[in-house]
Formats: sequence, C-alpha cells, structure tokens
Amino acid sequence: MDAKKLALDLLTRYRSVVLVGVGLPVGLAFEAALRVRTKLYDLLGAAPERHDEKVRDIQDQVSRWAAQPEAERKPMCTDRKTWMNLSTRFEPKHRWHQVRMGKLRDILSVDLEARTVHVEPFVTVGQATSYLIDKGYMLAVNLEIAEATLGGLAMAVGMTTHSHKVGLLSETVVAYELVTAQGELLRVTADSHPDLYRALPWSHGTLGLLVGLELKIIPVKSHVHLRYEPSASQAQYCARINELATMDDAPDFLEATVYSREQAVIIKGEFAEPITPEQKAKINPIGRWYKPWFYTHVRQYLRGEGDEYIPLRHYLLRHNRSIFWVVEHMIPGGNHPVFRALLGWMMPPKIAFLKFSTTPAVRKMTFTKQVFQDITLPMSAMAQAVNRSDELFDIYPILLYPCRIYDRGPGSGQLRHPAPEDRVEGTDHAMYFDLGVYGVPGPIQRGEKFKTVHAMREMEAFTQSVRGFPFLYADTFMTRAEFEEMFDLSLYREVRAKYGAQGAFPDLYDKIKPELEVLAVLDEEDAWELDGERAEPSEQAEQAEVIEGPWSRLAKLRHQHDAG
Ligand SMILES: NC(=O)C1=CN([C@@H]2O[C@H](COP(=O)(O)OP(=O)(O)OC[C@H]3O[C@@H](n4cnc5c(N)ncnc54)[C@H](OP(=O)(O)O)[C@@H]3O)[C@@H](O)[C@H]2O)C=CC1
Ligand SMILES: C=C(/C=C/[C@@H](C)[C@H]1CC[C@H]2C3=CC=C4C[C@@H](O)CC[C@]4(C)[C@H]3CC[C@]12C)C(C)C
Repeated sequence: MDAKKLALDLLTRYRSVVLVGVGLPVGLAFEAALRVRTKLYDLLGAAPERHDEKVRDIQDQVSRWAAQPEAERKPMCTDRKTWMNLSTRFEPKHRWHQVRMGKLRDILSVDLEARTVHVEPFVTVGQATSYLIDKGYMLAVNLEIAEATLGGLAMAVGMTTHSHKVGLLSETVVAYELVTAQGELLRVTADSHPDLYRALPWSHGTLGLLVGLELKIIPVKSHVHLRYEPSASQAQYCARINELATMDDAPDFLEATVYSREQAVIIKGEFAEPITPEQKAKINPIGRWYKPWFYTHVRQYLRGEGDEYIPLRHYLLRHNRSIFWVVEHMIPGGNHPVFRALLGWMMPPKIAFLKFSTTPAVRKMTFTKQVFQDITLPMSAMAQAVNRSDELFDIYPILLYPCRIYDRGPGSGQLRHPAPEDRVEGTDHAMYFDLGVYGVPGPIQRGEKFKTVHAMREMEAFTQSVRGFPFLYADTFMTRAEFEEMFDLSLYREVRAKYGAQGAFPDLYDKIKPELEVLAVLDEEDAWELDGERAEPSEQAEQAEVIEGPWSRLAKLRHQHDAG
C-alpha cells in the first residue's frame, strides 16, 4: 500500500481520533489567528478605504478574464476553498476560473440610525454576531453556525428562528454590491435593479461576484427568555407551531426539536433583560464549554415545561458547539461530562477541518450512510413531512422552524410562488418551515440494508409534490429536468442574459449538481440494486455500460454536458 493510500485509510478509520487530536487544536489555533487579524485590522482602522482597492482588484481580474479569447474563458467562481465552505459538496472549482476574493472579510461600517451594517462578503456569522451584539444589535437573520459567511448566505439562502417574522436573509438585504461579467460594479437594490435583486438569492454566484452587502440589523436585549413547551402529539405540535408563527404578537424566536414522530419540544424566545432576583436565578449560559449540548438539554423538557434566560450570544450560537446533532456521530462521547470537562473548551470541530479531512471514503459515507438535508416546505405539509422523513430515514431529532416566504407572484425569483391556500390570511406572505434532518438513518444504525440515496430521491419527489425547496448547500440528486420543475428559472434566465452572466459564470444546476465522483458511486449503487448484492469493482465497470438506471443516465448527461 503506498503512503497516500495508507494515510487516507488511517484518516477514514480513525476519523474521530484525528478530529479530537488534531482537528480541535488546529481549529482553535485558526480561530485565534483570525481573531488577531480582525483586532489588528480594527486597530489599523482603514477597512473602508482598503475596500475600494480590493473591489478594483476584482474588477481588474474580471476585465482581464473578459479580454481573453472566448474559447479560452472558463466560467468564473470565487476562490473560496471547497473545504472551507458549508456545502456538503466538493465543487469542481479547478474546472472554473477562480477569482481571488479572499481579502473581502471585513465589517465596513454600521449605521445605527438606518439600522444597517455594511460588510464584505466573507465576513462570518461569528464575526458579525460579536461585533453587533457589543453595539446592542444583531443581524435580522442570524444563522446558528458561526462559520457561515454573509455573502454565502445572501447568494444562497439564510433562514433562522426569527424568520417567521422577517423571512429569509434575502428579505433583509438593503443592497448587494456586485461585479458583473463585464467588470462593472453595481449597487443592486430592490428599486435600482428589481430583476437582479430578486434573482440573486438562490443563484449561488452564477449571476455575478458579490463584493459588498448592506444588511438590516435589529436592536436586541442582553438575554433571550426561552420557554419550553412539550408536546406528546404530532397534530398538537404542528398546529401549535403554526399558531405561534402566525399570531400578531408571535414570539421573537421560534423552533421545535422533534424527538420522535409524536414527541417534540417547542422553544419560544423573547428578548429580555432579567432584573428581578427570580429572573436572575434562571440565567443559564448554555454556550459555556462544560454545559450539555443544547438539544440534549432541551430533551429534558419533554417531561414538563420550563423557562430560563439565555445570554443572547449563547442563544444565537446555541447549536454551534454540537453543530445541531452532527458532532455526536463524528465524536461519539463528545457530550459526556468527562469529555466536556477536559476537552469541551476546544469544541466544536471547525466545519472547515471536517471538510479538509474528508477522504473519498468519508465523502461516500456522507450520502450513502448519512443524511444532511434542510428542506423548506409549506406549513400545511408539516405533519406529512415529518411522517415522510420518519418512513424514509427514521432519524431523530428533527429540526423544525417556521419562515415567512413572501408572495410576489410568479417569476419573481427562483422560488415558485406559494399556493393561495398557504398564504397567511390578510398578509403578503405564506408560512413555510425548515425541516432539518441530519444523521445516520435508523435502518443503518440497526445494521439493516438501506439505500440512502434512493430514500433522498423519494424525499425530493415529496418536496416537489408539496411545492417545497431543498437548501442547495446539501447534496441534491435531481436530474436537470426535475430541478427545473422544482425551481422557477424564468427570471433567472432573463437576468443571466441581460447582465451577460451566460457563459461567464456556471449555470445554477451545474454549480450545485453532484460531483462526478458522487455519480460514479451512484452507478455502483444501481449495480447493487440490480443484483441484490454489491458487485465487485471489476464487474461494476462492465455493468455501468449496460445499466440504464437514473445514475448512469445522470452521469452520461453530465459527461455529455461537460464535453460541451
Ligand atoms: N439556516 C441556514 O440558512 C443555512 C444555510 N446554509 C447554507 O450555507 C451556505 C453558507 O455557507 P458558506 O460556506 O458561507 O457559503 P458558500 O461559500 O458555500 O457559498 C454559497 C454559494 O454562494 C456563492 N458565493 C459565496 N460568496 C460569493 C461571492 N462573494 N460572490 C459570488 N458568489 C458567492 C458560492 O459560490 P462559489 O462556490 O463561487 O464561492 C456558493 O455557490 C449557503 O449555501 C447556505 O444556504 C447551510 C445551513 C443552514
Ligand atoms: C444551520 C443549519 C444546518 C447546518 C448543518 C447541519 C450543515 C451545514 C453544512 C453541513 C456539512 C458540510 C460538510 C460536511 C463535510 C462532511 O465530510 C461531513 C459532514 C459535514 C460536516 C456537513 C455536516 C452538516 C452541516 C454542518 C440549519 C439550521 C439550516
């Protein structure tokens, strides 16, 4: 066995040990270096002036790209490393022209009167949270994962437990600063370029390069008063979430953790300033390194309701230490009191390190033995969705939180406009929710044979049938035709043509479709299905020639497309 193969094999087999022994300390050092960098930049205090220089550099790079003969131009993308981003994919960026944009990671200014913050696109949620809370504010849509970037959320999708009040992150964008395929710098607002403004969310960097972002912020209080409400019936928790999300004085934050088909804890949060001794006695800094992981803490409220005051920063990043319940499968025992006491201060492993250390075998595992999906579905389909997820994956806990989707009619963006029956009466929006399914399917945990990708395809079909949309950071297995049925690409295509993005940036489906390596594995899966037994690698190659399963077809289409 050669050295590389041996290293990959060891990395796959002893992943948990490597994550704890190397991943945690490296992540910590990386975090500290970033903090020092941010402090230094703050001290130098010249971020806004440097911003213009950085933007000009990007415009120059794009102009040089545009000056090349057409046949030599590869579609452009950012140079953000695939191992640094939050997608489960490893995009084939080597086949695209990567524009150097990594320096765009500074907070430029905050306007407390207008309640907006001006940032560069690679500012992270963690960075923005610390900066704004110190000033008594937070982003109107503030994701739970510190490593996500604001540009990534704006070009894709951002949703949180405050979204039932404000909608997706894109609703909170005052202006996008975009470098077009011609190297022109545009300040895109809802009034200046309404078509582009509506098409940019869910476009994944396929309409232009984002170099700046103005986002709405909201005033905050020091704590969030959380009230936990257990529910022992599915009908009850579905109805209750809908009621809470749509009422006039809806709580500031709302989510539910579903522990089994019938059992859930609904979590309602209100901004609060604990002042009385009783209130102060209920302060729980849940984010501290020695505290139990949030979803395990919440589970105890299945036995009866309760309330507590959580410091705001701890609330906003409440799922960060355990990456919801994902870390449990990567570092078994990570929530054990002894582990927390000794090593909890180094948690969580950085998602970048999880990705950096992803061997081909681990990548294969992430879609054949695990599920990572976030799906936006209309509220009316909540019970159906939980049941479908239960039948297909049998994974718990499940995450649910409501989100407004504004109805601006057909062709107003990539999201198909909501069905009239999903509209909240007397308003301009429908109520949707996020269904988060992360983990190892029940049958696999029990050692039974299970075809994860086939189950995910069924979930996609269900999503389509109820007019929902999966987040495109996760693996999607739809064919191009299925994708185009699910998303409304009419405005997107117009905008691509109008702003010269066609050919200059990859097409949306090409950007988010499974990697070739994934398709190869899927072909194996089909061979497996055909024979009822996993075929030997040599046989797989032969079978791939004759099998006309969906993966082979997808792979062939992809090859044809890539060949031009
Ligand atoms: N609750 C939520 O809202 C959650 C959101 N997510 C997802 O996480 C992702 C955010 O993570 P993050 O790692 O920060 O994002 P990514 O780096 O993965 O970026 C997401 C997409 O946006 C594009 N993009 C990012 N920055 C720019 C830019 N400056 N100019 C042009 N295109 C850009 C990327 O293209 P390129 O590859 O060219 O960089 C990519 O296609 C989003 O996809 C989001 O939907 C995940 C979990 C939960
Ligand atoms: C914020 C939300 C959900 C977030 C997470 C659960 C996922 C977001 C990105 C996911 C991952 C990316 C890449 C990975 C590499 C693989 O080798 C292992 C898995 C993973 C770490 C994977 C894990 C889940 C995510 C962190 C919700 C609220 C919308």
